[in-house]
Amino acid sequence: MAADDLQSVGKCCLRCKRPIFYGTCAKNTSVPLYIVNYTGWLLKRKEFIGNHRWQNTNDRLPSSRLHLSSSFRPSLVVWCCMREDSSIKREEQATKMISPQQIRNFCIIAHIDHGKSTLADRLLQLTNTVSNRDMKDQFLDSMDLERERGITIKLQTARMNYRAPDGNEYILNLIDTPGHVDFSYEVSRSLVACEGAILVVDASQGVEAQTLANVYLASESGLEIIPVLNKVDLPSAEPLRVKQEIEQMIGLDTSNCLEISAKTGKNVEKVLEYIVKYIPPPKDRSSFPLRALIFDSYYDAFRGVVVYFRVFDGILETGKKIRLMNSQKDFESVQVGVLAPHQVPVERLISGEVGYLVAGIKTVQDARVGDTITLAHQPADCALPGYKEAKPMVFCGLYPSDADQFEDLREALEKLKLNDSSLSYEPESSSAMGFGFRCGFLGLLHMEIVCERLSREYGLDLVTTSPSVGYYVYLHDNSSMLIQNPCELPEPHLVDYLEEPYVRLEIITPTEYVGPLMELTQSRRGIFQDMKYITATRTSLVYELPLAELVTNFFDLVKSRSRGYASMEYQWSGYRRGDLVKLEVAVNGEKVDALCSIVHRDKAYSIARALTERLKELIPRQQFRIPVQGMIGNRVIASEHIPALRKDVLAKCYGGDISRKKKLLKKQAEGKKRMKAIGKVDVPQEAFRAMLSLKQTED
Ligand SMILES: Nc1nc2c(ncn2[C@@H]2O[C@H](COP(=O)(O)OP(=O)(O)OP(=O)(O)O)[C@@H](O)[C@H]2O)c(=O)[nH]1
Repeated sequence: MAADDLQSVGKCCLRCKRPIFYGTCAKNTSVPLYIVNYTGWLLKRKEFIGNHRWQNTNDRLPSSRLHLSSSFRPSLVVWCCMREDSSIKREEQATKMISPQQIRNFCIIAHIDHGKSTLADRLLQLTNTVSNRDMKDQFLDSMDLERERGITIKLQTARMNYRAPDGNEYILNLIDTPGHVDFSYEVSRSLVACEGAILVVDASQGVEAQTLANVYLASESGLEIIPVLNKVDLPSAEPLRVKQEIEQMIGLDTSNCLEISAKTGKNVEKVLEYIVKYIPPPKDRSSFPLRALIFDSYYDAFRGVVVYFRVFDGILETGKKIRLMNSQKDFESVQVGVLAPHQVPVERLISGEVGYLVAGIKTVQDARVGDTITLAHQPADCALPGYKEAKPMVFCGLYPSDADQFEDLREALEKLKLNDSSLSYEPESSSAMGFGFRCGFLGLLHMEIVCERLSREYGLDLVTTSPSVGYYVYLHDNSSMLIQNPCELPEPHLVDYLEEPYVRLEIITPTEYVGPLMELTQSRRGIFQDMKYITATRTSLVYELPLAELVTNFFDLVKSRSRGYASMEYQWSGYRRGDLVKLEVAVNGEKVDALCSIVHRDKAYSIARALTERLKELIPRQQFRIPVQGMIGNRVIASEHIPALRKDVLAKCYGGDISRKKKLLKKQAEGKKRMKAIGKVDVPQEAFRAMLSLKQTED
């Protein structure tokens, strides 16, 4: 019997909340119950007591996987999601009243690839939050891209129930954070929702740049930090050396530091004990007016915006009128729940708890991350401090390769933006590429991920212009403007000077690679700030570096010059004046706006030369000779020519008079001249990528 044959009785299974499809049951009478999966396979037989609970019966069917034939008519068939009893129990527990003393809110922070997500997996398994059957690697990384690349992009939340050795039950709210520097704003958002942080350090690598950056963030937020050495199963693990590094570089006591292997599970249960023991519970402020901080949100096509929040004061209940304090908009809380790690509705969440809210909010802009939720009829006096808004740092133009896809691209960007508020975009047009959008990203990885999602999830074929940064332009008339597209730079005679964004860059490297890395950083216009020998073998280098130099493949070069051992971290440090010029490229006398860039004057010549040489290879030959020129203003600083395709007009002249041949050649030359004057050269899309790849090979 296929599931489609089942008739709905209009009721839901009391435990798994899925509809019951066939059969009736009188109150308090016991009838056998057959649970089938979606295709009609019998999975389990249970006892159903009318109106309420289910009970397991010992009388099992001979085979647990018996295919139901059409003659088989059980007295009651339920369409059931077949979740294990333990998970149903957890949901029941989720709805029980708890006290803040039982709650621990913590996040896992670490340098990229030190094992945060793997540790989160083990914790979920140990607390039976996810059954072994449902478990998969990087369970919390739900996006396909995250799983394929093995990186965390978005922060993820999970609530776990844990019975400590002291016999008490605790609720542990875990937030898994991304490690890549582009997403560090996600880390700072998670920290505000927690009282403690597990600092994971790879025992085979030691303290890296992002480890330090995250520790600074966590201690700024006043979090209790528990250091944990991971990957001790690796033969290359050096726990003693790494502990020393933690003490010297971070200043944390490592006498009780746990040595774990998130992969094999060694000592992971001790991590749970440490969380309960060392991370303080949230303060009990349930009697105060409600204040809950939104730390994440996403758009769901059916339910509107789903908001993730942490209650700081008061109680948030289902069915109450709520107010978002910054946007000053009121909504009704339709559903409040916990993330276990799937969403489970509950009646109420008290101060200290982390959960989600559905309130019929239509746009993410109405429920911005960092806003405070309060009650409409009893609002709090002031909002919680919130967050600094994530500023896009890198910009690029996105153009559909097929002009008809422009509207599709707009729609796709709109949808992506609903779940990724750090993405910005506005329409722009280019004479070479038609209509498109100028988009702002947090960094190169963010840009790569957005482009990949656009092509994968929305089937768009895109042309991306080379990434650029925002510049402040000061004009002679004392006005100033911020430009995100190099083409917007006014004529050179109007411009007084330009300012470009700088970052404070910290590289941590084994000492033997200091030389090549300093050379690289200086070739990228880095300004030396500091150098420290952290331990006998490791050194920290601090530079101020123009962001524009960082976005062109700098990270890969750091990795290749240090054989993968160096790590880096950067923070926005402000704008500085620079000797910058607008480099334009003209093909057949026409400037191609999409190839325009702002570069440092000293590098303009070499970039222009390399670019024109590359374009010469990429632009197909035409019937006429095409000049390709690199220009600053009207001055040509590099030039190449693409030779014409030649038709042998003399082929038909067997012997013959020289004047006849000359006449034919002259006629051909005139034709080409005319063609050149009116002919249009199509610049292939690869040429636009040339600028990026060019800067990559330049070093
Ligand atoms: N041998 C060994 N490998 C581990 C251990 N923990 C994690 N790994 C491996 O290290 C790699 C990175 O682990 P992840 O858990 O994805 O690291 P992450 O810190 O979450 O990475 P991001 O989310 O990208 O920052 C994976 O290949 C894991 O299998 C461990 O204890 N031992």
